[in-house]
Amino acid sequence: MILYSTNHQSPDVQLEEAVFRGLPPDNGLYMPHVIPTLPTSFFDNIEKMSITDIAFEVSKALLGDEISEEDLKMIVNRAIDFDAPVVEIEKDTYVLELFHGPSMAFKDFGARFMASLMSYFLQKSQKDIHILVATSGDTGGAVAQGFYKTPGIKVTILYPTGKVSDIQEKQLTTLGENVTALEVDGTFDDCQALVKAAFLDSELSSKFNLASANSINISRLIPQSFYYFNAFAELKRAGNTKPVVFCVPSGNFGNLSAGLIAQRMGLPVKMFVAATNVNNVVPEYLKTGIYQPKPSQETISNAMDVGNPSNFIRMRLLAGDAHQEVVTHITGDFSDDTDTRKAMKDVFDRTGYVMCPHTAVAYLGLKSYTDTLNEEVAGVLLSTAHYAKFLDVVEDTLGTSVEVPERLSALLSKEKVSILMTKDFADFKAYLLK
Ligand SMILES: N[C@@H](CCOP(=O)(O)O)C(=O)O
Repeated sequence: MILYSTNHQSPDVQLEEAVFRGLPPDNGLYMPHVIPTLPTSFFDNIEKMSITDIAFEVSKALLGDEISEEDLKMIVNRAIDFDAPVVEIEKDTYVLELFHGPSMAFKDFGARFMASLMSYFLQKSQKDIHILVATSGDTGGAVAQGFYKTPGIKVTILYPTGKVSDIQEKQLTTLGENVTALEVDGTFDDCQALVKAAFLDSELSSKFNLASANSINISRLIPQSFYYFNAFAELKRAGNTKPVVFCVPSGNFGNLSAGLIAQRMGLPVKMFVAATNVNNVVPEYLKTGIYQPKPSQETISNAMDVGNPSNFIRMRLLAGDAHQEVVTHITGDFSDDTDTRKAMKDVFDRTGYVMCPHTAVAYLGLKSYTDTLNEEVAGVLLSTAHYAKFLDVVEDTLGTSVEVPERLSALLSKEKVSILMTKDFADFKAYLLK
């Protein structure tokens, strides 16, 4: 796999270098030169494959021969050891549940694959790595779990103070060992800007082997494509022959970019719906052709409170670059908190299905698109996190108490340990150097 920088001012690299660098020196993003199309036989037999088999075939096609088949199998098997079931909640409306991994969010796919891949490369190089990651809620917990106690890897998580849910915060701040949480007095965008500035700082990069675990890192995106194929396989097993629409609740747009990679590899997708909360710079771009990042606003779907999504450029390139081409692959929708709560309550009252606020944003996005169609489709909305991670909002909205998995409730009694940090890069840099 040879990767180029989207800013075209840095040399091409192989996967290993892209994984450890995270960002190219010209501050672009790494993109594969070639995204191969999978053979027809793969799609003809997909319903017979488990998610781990699918993950292996997809990553083998994407990564080429940089890693042997035997090693790749080991990397995939170690990372993708949980399922992503599809649940029909209404006729032709399916929820792709991506929260059955250790941190109960879709980020487990990316974080675990990346951890497995990095450990494999590190065995050969014997170097120590310091991972910096910014989170608006879910990435941090998955990365903390994925890299916990991994030899040679230290993890620093930056999160915006007061802007993640209680359970999310406990996931970041209670593990200890090689995982440190920095509570930043600012927004997620501030956290992300600090991390990016650290990668571009020559003093820091000469002292440490810094790496990113955000979706700017290409190794986070590759595994996020697996579950689109798996959802297609599940629909095929259920006898679906209708065109498939995916609605993706979006913040940094890594998840949607991964879906576009799957489409480029041959997955038949009629349309992607990019659903956001009021942090709607991408739906606005899809409507007007103008991309205008804005400071993020706080919402009940906090993991999507992103005002300047990192993967915008990747999403655009993968969808054809020119605006008129992009909108043939992606349509946008956004919802405010009031409508999000109404959807959570309405779906619960009619079907008994409990959705987290992000899933409800996706539900609304899916309906806003499918209601305009004159044909029947199978609508798949991605449920990116377990509802219990947003317990207060969910119980308050539904007016009833809900079941909390042991794995999450056990966190609440644990003691939070974090370090307060300003959003000033000089303070962050001084902390890292110390
Ligand atoms: N929504 C994310 C924000 C970071 O996104 P990433 O996909 O780039 O890691 C979160 O939950 O932290």
